[in-house]
Amino acid sequence: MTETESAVSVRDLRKNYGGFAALDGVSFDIRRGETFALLGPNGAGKSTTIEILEGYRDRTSGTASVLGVDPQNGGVAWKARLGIVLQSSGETGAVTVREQLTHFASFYANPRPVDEVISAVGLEGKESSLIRRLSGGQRRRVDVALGIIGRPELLFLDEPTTGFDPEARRHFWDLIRKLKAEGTTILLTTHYLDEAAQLGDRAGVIAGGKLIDIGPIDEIGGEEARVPVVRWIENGVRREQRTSEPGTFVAALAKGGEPLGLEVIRPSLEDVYLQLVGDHEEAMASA
Ligand SMILES: Nc1ncnc2c1ncn2[C@@H]1O[C@H](COP(=O)(O)OP(=O)(O)OP(=O)(O)O)[C@@H](O)[C@H]1O
Repeated sequence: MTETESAVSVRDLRKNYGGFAALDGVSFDIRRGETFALLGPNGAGKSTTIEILEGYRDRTSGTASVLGVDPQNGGVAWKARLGIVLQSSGETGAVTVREQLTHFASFYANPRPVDEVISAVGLEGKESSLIRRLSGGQRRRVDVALGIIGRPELLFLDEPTTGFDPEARRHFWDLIRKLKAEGTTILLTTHYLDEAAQLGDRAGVIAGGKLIDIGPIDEIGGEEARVPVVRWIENGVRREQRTSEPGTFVAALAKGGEPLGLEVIRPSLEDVYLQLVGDHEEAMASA
């Protein structure tokens, strides 16, 4: 991938805290316009990676390029091209939603209109509320609003929908699809694997500071991990069979009469991910 095609390019990224390697040689690219999901268990190194790319944390070694700039040397003009939604929101002083958004909008040359952003994140009716009086999920929406108000080329979303109710999450997904349609590159970390499956073009799975898989969302874990399972009940006993040809299998099964409790289950991204991370942890423990 060339520099112009990739919004983010990372090679052999390492971050040590004392003797502890939080990032142990991570390499990946994110294409312009792509939504890339960085997945991994708690403490895997996702936030460390994101914070290095945002220019908030220095790396120990390796190279990083974000919109063509080394984040360690990124100036104000570079920062203005990024949208950042951190994992935890900052201090929420005694300001209203509209005041906060208007204030942030003033930092950018071509901000989105404040009302458009309020409606995009579903905060209509809360414009005049003090941010500290909002619920946790509503405050998270303010964080997202602040992240998108400057029309970022690259949007970092670190667990953006934590605390959202199911309806708000769906609403947020629509917003992300709209931003993507406008050409925004998005780097998302989330523990909601359905969210990653809904929004991501590609994903990287990180565990123990290493990238253990990377690829299109529907190829993560490899073909074997995605083989469907056919389940049915025979003589009162639950049976199951993994097969890459479930149609043929079910047709043969149905020759003996309609199978009871028949299900064909395709492993979800969550199933595949848990298997992948579980296998990695087992391999590390036995090494
Ligand atoms: N300032 C620090 N000093 C020492 N260790 C740190 C520091 N910041 C992070 N770590 C360690 O680095 C590792 C990676 O942390 P990081 O926050 O990147 O994980 P994460 O994948 O974002 O986890 P989560 O899903 O819980 O947010 C963890 O083991 C963490 O304890």
